[in-house]
Amino acid sequence: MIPAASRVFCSIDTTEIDGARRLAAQVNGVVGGIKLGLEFFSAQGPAGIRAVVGEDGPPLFLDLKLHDIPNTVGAGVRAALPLKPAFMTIHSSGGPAMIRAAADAAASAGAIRPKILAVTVLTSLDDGDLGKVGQSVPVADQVTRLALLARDSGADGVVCSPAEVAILRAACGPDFILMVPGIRPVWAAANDQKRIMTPVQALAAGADHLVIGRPITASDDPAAAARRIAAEIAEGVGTEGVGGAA
Ligand SMILES: O=C(O)c1cc(=O)[nH]c(=O)n1[C@@H]1O[C@H](COP(=O)(O)O)[C@@H](O)[C@H]1O
Repeated sequence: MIPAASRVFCSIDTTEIDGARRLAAQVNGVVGGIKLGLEFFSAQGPAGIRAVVGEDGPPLFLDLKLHDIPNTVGAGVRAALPLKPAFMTIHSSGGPAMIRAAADAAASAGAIRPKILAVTVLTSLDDGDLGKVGQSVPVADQVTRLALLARDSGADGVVCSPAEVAILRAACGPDFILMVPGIRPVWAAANDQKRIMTPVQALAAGADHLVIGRPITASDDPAAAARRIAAEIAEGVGTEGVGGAA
């Protein structure tokens, strides 16, 4: 079991080192870790990540969403290992050999290996958007196909929207990690997210971890917003939370 509030990874999407450090300090101890991704990494690189996380900082979810030929993705994961991320992302649609290359590269770090999460269908896409990229299937079917592919190719889990959590929990088993963005407390704006749920709804459906960005980081008081979410989770699902994957 994972304590409920520590199931939240706060997504810090900024190009600024000082802003990222400030946000990380504000939410540290309230959430379970922080997510730094393309925006921050493109601007600040590995040195910037180290500056925010430090040696004893919060657990790091390094969200680079790698998608390339297997050799390049494996090398990309290996190059990130010195940052000791707890989680890294690749795109499941890169195919079985690419996913396996990422998993093998992660395994080379031994006990401190990052868990590899495969992005299924982005939470900003709906059925209409999928049709435009030539995938004329319901989102949930495509997400399930990509999740099973990821599991069978060595990934530790997937990134999926809250709408697919219950389906994937049933299809992929209790130990497959479900990292879930598209989370919006009732008091927060949806922004560009299309397939959304509240933190409590997503955890009750079977999510292991929640990715929450703007409802915390765009708030006037990020620490208070993070505490409010933690309190809602404690109230809604209890302090021990639900689910089981690490
Ligand atoms: O891989 C992700 O984390 C991700 C996948 C996805 O399908 N949708 C999605 O929103 N994300 C990330 O989750 C975060 C969500 O941020 P907010 O919409 O501000 O809560 C962003 O950093 C996105 O990059």
